[in-house]
Amino acid sequence: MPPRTPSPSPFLMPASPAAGAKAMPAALLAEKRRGRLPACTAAELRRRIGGGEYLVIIDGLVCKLNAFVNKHPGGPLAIMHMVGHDATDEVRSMHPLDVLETAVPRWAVARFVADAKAEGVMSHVEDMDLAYSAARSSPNDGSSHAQPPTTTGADLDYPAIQRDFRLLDVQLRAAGLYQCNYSAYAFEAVRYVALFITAVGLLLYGPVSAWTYLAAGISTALLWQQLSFFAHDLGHNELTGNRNFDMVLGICVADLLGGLSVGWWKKNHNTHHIVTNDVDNDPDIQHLPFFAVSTRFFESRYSTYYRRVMEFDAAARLFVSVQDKMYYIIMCFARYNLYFLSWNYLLFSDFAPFRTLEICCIGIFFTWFSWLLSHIPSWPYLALYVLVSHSASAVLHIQITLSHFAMSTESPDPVHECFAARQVRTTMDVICPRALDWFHGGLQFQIEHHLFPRLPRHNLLLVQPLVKDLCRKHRMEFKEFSFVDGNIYTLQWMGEVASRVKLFNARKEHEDQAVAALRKAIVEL
Ligand code: HEM
Repeated sequence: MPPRTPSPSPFLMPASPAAGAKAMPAALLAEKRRGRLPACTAAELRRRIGGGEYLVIIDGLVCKLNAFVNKHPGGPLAIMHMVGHDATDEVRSMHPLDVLETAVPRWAVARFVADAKAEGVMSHVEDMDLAYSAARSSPNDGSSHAQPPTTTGADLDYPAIQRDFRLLDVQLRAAGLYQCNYSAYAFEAVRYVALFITAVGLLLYGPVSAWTYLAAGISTALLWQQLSFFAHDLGHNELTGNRNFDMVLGICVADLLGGLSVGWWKKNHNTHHIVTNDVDNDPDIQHLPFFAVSTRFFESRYSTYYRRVMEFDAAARLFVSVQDKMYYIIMCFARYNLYFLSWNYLLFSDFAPFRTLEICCIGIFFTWFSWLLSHIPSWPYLALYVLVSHSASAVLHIQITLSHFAMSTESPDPVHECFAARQVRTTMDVICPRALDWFHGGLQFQIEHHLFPRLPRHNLLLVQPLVKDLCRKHRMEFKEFSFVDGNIYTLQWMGEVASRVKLFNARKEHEDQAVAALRKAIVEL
């Protein structure tokens, strides 16, 4: 069969006459460059990657990113995960269109031509010994590792899913759904201000009673929860599409008003979007010693994000064996850990683009928050307020983890599985009455958000039926639960993993005894 050049992706096609008029010159430029570039087959790609080149396929172009990886505004890790992969959809999901049309072609060194063997292949390096990308999407190897139940089979038509998903994205752009609905944010702003005034008003002017500090604590937790949703939108540049503007606003919201680093969160969260629910690579499911959402964590695996082995040691075995019982209690303390992670990132991370501004803003947060606390007249009331405001923040952490903890962590076909299928497999939605949309802050449309991360939050509701159609058409299970059922489902899954610790312990004890016996026998000899 002759080599096949992939057809231009629909991203380069004009979505509407008006959009086309703007997009065409860049698209034509890219096409022209594409024609001039030498061809690169899958075998050649692997050979060059083996020789140390960071090659990523984006929209049919082979981009060599060795000189760019450390200057990449999204950080080096995002690129490293994609070496040897067709990253067209990941890149589309994370960048404004002009990056795809103008910046990406600048790094192209070849045109990718797939032979019959490499047709429909997403990862060309699964069996290569690379630090990052090869580890991506742990395969479901049919071993004894437990997986949450799913009705999605392994025989999906990934190229067809990819085609329809890309078409859907073009339609959403044409329909103007990537435009932010600013009036929706006006309502959000009223809520933030009301919660702020309630919390501060109660602390400064409320009667001195336990009820006052309880109410102030709950208002503060609600304020932080709502601001986190806003910071999440800003982190994805959903507000203006301008990364620097949205980032600085995000710092004012998260760092100045919440004391947490939005830069830390973005680094963590962007990685999570690229390698969702991957045991070795996704920091959002790497919570040892407290939680393990897959029995694969029992193997003390290496985290490419934290750059250390996640030891499944005695403490981990103890916590994980009761993780379903401890889930809510541990969540009550999660916010303290986020302060630590923020400072750890700001002081030690090699990739912290707004380090100085963030340190100043978090410093200001701790100053004004301490000033506020100084108005609480006694230690017991102060402890009550701090405890309630931080423990009630558990709701946010539960909302965040609910979307992924009980979802698949192993791909049925890591070589061919496309971006859209992976996001649907690893993510779930939460069903809620429309009147409670504000309470879930967009997290209830998590599947839609993972498919289209830059799509403004208030438009996700409109996209949900289209995504459901896509899933129905391609027999992908669209998982959605009410908040209560989602909690039950997650706890059941965590309980299932917890129950496996006993088996693990028994096997380990047996192995330890066998090793001890062998040692003794050797000594006696
Ligand atoms: C030729 C290749 C690439 C180029 C030229 C490029 C360029 C850029 C640029 C210009 C930005 C800033 C975008 C903005 O202003 O909003 C950015 C951000 C980003 N890129 Fe890339 N990129 C490339 C490859 C990749 C790859 C392979 C990934 C992995 C999926 C990736 C993930 C990201 C992420 C996560 C961000 C951060 C987005 C944000 O701040 O919200 N990029 N990239």
